[in-house]
Amino acid sequence: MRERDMQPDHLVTVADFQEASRHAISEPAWDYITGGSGDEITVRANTSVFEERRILPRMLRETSSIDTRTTILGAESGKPFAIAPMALQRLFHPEGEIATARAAARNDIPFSLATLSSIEMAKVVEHGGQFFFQLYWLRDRGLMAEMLAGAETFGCRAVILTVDAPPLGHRLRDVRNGFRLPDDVYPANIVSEDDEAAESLRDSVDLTFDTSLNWDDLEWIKEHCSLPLVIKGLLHPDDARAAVEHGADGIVVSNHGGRQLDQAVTSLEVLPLIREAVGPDLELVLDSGVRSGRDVLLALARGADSVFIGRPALWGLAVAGADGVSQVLGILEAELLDAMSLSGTRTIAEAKELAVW
Ligand SMILES: Cc1cc2nc3c(=O)[nH]c(=O)nc-3n(C[C@H](O)[C@H](O)[C@H](O)COP(=O)(O)O)c2cc1C
Ligand SMILES: O=C(O)C(=O)c1ccccc1
Repeated sequence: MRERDMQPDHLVTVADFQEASRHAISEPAWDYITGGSGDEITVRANTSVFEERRILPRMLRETSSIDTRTTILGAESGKPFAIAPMALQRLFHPEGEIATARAAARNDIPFSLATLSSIEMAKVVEHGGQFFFQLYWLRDRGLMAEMLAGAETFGCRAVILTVDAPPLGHRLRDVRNGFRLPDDVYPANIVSEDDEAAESLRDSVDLTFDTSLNWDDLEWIKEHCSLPLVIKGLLHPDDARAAVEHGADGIVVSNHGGRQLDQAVTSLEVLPLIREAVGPDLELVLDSGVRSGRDVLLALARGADSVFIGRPALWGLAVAGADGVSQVLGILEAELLDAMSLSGTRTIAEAKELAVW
């Protein structure tokens, strides 16, 4: 890469940030963000499926003012996107989750705090705006109840239960790199500083997580927490129907960014089937593969109410902390506004009516 390209002013797409972040953090850390499971077939499909879609634009619609305001899982948002839950962000920048939360607030969008945050919930939420809490089903029910109570106390808008992990997918880049957590990065909501660091991510996940999760467990969460409950990681329309039957308030249609089952279908492909299964009213968030404002528009047009931004935020974080995340979010917003005005869509409601091929 030429020297000039590393200047923040020259980073004008998410792809630019992806490339620049390579030089900002260690190769194993970059591979951990960027890679996926198995042969990364789903990782590649997640982005190519967006590239293969085409927008059918409308004209003469007076697009001099565009309004992207909406609500996402009970949170007010200036744009139809929010930050996805992502673990252990101090791996990529010393300010970790605090930087991401700050950037989200600055850009008027919600962020998701992960169970495996590398900074305690209390310390992160004071820097951010509206937030969701992502829950992994843990062996330690007491700890889960504590975290849910904390989320309520801190004004969290929704609990997002991730159901497509554990067990963790086999991420071969991490295996080849012998990827280990450095001593000073650990899940701060779960372990304290002096706990023995677990050997590898997979080992620590196996020790902490409870893989017996099933539909009946949703009741336990509802008993321990009054917040809306959102299920993240569904792809099958029948699972989406079951989620509604078990009282879910929303679904994140996701293949975990191709980090879990390799060769799983993409979120964008199944989205219309899921919308059909749950009807027009249940809130659907899509993630996995959103890399531009046009992708956001495509997801809305195919049945999503909003999307989660995953890896792009972490590439921004790696490049320049909160400013980097903020720049990435700014790029997505500018691209979305551009795509909306050029396709004759003035509001999120109109974006959902747009035709795509
Ligand atoms: C480094 C990293 C860590 C993640 N950690 C979590 C997590 O702790 N909980 C969770 O539900 N999803 C986690 N995810 C998945 C994201 O929430 C999201 O589903 C995924 O990144 C979407 O794919 P994309 O980033 O390619 O768009 C993680 C993703 C990445 C890249
Ligand atoms: O890496 C991930 O995608 C993820 O969800 C996770 C799960 C356990 C530990 C760290 C990250």
